[in-house]
Amino acid sequence: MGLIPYKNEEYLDWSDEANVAKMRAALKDVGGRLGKSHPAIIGGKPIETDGEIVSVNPADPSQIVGRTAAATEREADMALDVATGAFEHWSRTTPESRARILLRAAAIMKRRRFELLAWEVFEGGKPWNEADAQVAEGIDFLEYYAREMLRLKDGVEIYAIPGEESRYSYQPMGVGVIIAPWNFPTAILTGMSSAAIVTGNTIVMKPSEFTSVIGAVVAEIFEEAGLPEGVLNFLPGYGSDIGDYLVGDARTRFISFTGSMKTGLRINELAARQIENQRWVKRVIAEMGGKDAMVIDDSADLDSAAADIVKSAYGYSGQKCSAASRAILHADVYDEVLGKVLENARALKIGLPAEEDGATVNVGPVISEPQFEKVSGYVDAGKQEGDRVLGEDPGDPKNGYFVSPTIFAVEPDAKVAREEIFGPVLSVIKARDFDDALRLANDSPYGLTGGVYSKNRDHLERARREFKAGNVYFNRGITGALVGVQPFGGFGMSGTDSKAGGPDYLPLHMLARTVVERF
Ligand SMILES: NC(=O)c1ccc[n+]([C@@H]2O[C@H](COP(=O)([O-])OP(=O)(O)OC[C@H]3O[C@@H](n4cnc5c(N)ncnc54)[C@H](O)[C@@H]3O)[C@@H](O)[C@H]2O)c1
Ligand SMILES: N[C@@H](CCC=O)C(=O)O
Repeated sequence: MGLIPYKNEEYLDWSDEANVAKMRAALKDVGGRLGKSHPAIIGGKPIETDGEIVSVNPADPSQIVGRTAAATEREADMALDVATGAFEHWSRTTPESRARILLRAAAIMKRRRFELLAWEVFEGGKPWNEADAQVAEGIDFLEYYAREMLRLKDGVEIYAIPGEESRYSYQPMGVGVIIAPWNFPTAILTGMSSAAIVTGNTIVMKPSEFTSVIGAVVAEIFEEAGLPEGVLNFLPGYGSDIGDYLVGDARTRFISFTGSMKTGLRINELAARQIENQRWVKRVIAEMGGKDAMVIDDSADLDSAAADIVKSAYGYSGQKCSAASRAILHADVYDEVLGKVLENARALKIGLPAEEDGATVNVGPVISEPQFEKVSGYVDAGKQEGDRVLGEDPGDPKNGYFVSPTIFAVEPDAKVAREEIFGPVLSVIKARDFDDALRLANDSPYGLTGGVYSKNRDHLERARREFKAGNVYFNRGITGALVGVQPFGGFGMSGTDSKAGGPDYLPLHMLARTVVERF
């Protein structure tokens, strides 16, 4: 297949008035379509359920973004059945034809880009630049995995012994259950689903209950791209209602999960249990949480370090698994860096992303009332544990789930410095020296992202070897991994290190087969 080389989708330039005008038009258009109902789609057919999920705008919870079906075990059973049937033909389609569907889906996403951004703003509460980066990432996943499948379609080279031919190739696995989080509702859902589909599997796609409307839009795009009925079965529902059923069922061949450590570990445990009629060891791909640290040593460019700490800590209100939630500062530069961090953080504009001037908003709401309560609880805990140097008590959630950027100066063993908060809360910790800083950074069960700001070559080389994280960044921010450029996934309790957007990702969705013939 002749294709141009892979290249990341460029981000939109919000200083360009034409883009701002298109975004305002998209917000108006999507704003006029809020409140609609979206059924589950199983085998290409709309399926209504008894219950429903009501999705609201986190910046204005009185505004209903949409309603979706809330699947029960009955619909989960239907979806697994249909996916099992569809696997028979889909697994026999050519890799080229499957790749073409991803390329078409990417083209549709490009054409519908501003509309997708508007859904992200309404349902996810995302500032425009965050929404844009995320939709661009969704497009990248489609373009990248299409090419990756073409790279792997004939297998990979291995050695042979004289007189024999050895072949090592990949084949589809079966029915995959895709379970996604709400924080990257277009990118991660698209990425996990497209990887499973392009490798010849059929899927039951369960979006987060907080972003099910975006899930419906993603499902619609795959349908529009020509994916045959039954290959992708869209099953919105609560994890507590259908999660265990989908994971535990004997028809499920693999589970691709992104979300919290708690849910990921439960899935891993349940998937490992053998039940009647089960004919395989289920494979679990699980990407989970983080408590990511940025270390700043005494040789660093302190202005850049402070700016990148703030960007990494407060982008999408800190609701990224990659977010900087710990800044570990060398004692000699502690006061100066903290001062600069405060200056940058105070300049952030908190606001309503769906407004006309949304392009200028840096920090929007957190996603939901439960998340608001959780983050507020950590703010209370932080006040007991340390010194709150920035931030106010959260207001009334009825007015939107807003939590202002918050900084605690704390000891490393404080709860706020150890547990994943997933909100705009940064813990600042003083380290004696670089050794101490690296030790503190590694002192976490998680190991997702991490960063070091330094001009000291020895420090950078040491961190290159010893920083215990799947994605380590030097002298830059620690969020926003680019597909194909910064494959993403964590160590430790951050997951199975699947490295989404990297060369090892697609094989996780296939069975590798060795065939040898003696002549
Ligand atoms: N490592 C990564 O790449 C990555 C990326 C994004 C988010 N995350 C993590 O995700 C978390 C935030 O997302 P969240 O709040 O949606 O996580 P979550 O674990 O609460 O939910 C994730 C998904 O799991 C489903 N679920 C809930 N209970 C289930 C069960 N028993 N069985 C099966 N599925 C179940 C939910 O409905 C949802 O679709 C954070 O911890 C964040 O760090 C990690
Ligand atoms: N891959 C994203 C994070 C995804 C999780 O929230 C990043 O690199 O910032």
